[in-house]
Order: sequence, then C-alpha cells, then structure tokens
Amino acid sequence: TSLSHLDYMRLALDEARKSPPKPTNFCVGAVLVSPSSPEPILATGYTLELPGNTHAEQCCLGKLARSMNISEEHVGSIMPEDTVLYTTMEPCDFRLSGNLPCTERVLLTRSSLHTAHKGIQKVYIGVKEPEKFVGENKGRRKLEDAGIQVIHVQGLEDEILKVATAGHEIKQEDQQ
Ligand SMILES: Nc1nc(=O)c(N)c(NC[C@H](O)[C@H](O)[C@H](O)COP(=O)(O)O)[nH]1
Ligand SMILES: [Zn+2]
Repeated sequence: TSLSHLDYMRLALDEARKSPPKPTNFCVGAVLVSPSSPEPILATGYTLELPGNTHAEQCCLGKLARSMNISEEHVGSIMPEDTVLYTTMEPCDFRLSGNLPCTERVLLTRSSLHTAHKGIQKVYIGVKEPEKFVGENKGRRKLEDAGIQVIHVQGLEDEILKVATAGHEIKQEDQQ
C-alpha cells in the first residue's frame, strides 16, 4: 500500500519533533522519497540532526550521500528518477548563519559540474517559512524556474508551526 502525501508529511513532522528547540531557527523535519522504489524512504532528516548548524533537508541529503559513500553535492547522481522531498517547512532561501540555503542544495541535485541528473523532481511543503528571521522566502520561485514543482500539502499547518517554534520565547500576549 503506497503512502499518501499526508502520510509522508506526518513522517516528516515526526522527524521535526526530534529537533532540539532553539530560538534562532525552526524545528523542521524532512523525508526524501522515491515512491515507486521497493523501499520508498531514501532518507529522513531533522534540524540539527547532523553535526553543525544543519537543516532538516540538508540532513536528508547528507545522510543519503553518506549511505552511498559520495559527497553531498553529487548526491543527485544516485537519486532514483522519481525522487521527491517532503519537508514540513519550505526550503530556506537565505540563512542568517550564511550557510548554503537548502533551496540551493535542492537545485544542486538537478545538475552538478559535468552532467545533469534528474535529482529532486518535486518538493512537498507543510508550511511556508514564517517571516521571523529573514523576511519573505523567495526560494519557491527559484525551484519552479528550475522545473521543480512545489506543492503545499494541507492539513498539518498548526502542528507543524507549533513544533517549528518550540524554541521561541512565548511573548506576553501569547500567554492568554
Ligand atoms: N526549511 C528549513 N529547515 C530547517 O531545518 C530550518 N532550521 C529552517 N530555518 C529557516 C530559518 O530562516 C533559518 O534557520 C534562520 O535564518 C537561521 O539560519 P541558520 O539556521 O542558523 O543557518 N528552515
Ligand atoms: Zn535550509
């Protein structure tokens, strides 16, 4: 039985819950999926899972690369043709830390220095990024311009945002 988009987004949310809350980022979860593969789940990831200031999507790519003994920037070359990414929050387009944004990392799966690969075909998002750290996230347009569909999977927004902002101080007016 194949899992629905909502099932995969729930899996991503389960990953997000594992992320240690911080006031300077969001707790996000992601799952790399090849729907038609015998083992559809290629990798899971959550914010800060891998050492360093890592993002959920970054951890998915890094873990998949490591499992195949290749570097992250070449991971697109080993992805099945139907690879898609589920992430509870849309891939970042700018990071206050200055680290490479996940939108760029997703784009890199589509082509590397010498050859183009299929890489990630679609990105399913649970919520858009709240404009708390970096203003409006313009990454969606970049992904679409590169032929990657960005699809909002509805239904888990409240839960996703509650998990994402677990490390953010509760303002007085929020305490009613
Ligand atoms: N899609 C997504 N996945 C994540 O795992 C994560 N933490 C964010 N968060 C976006 C937010 O804009 C950045 O976390 C801040 O801009 C701070 O940047 P750093 O995380 O310190 O590089 N967004
Ligand atoms: Zn990111």
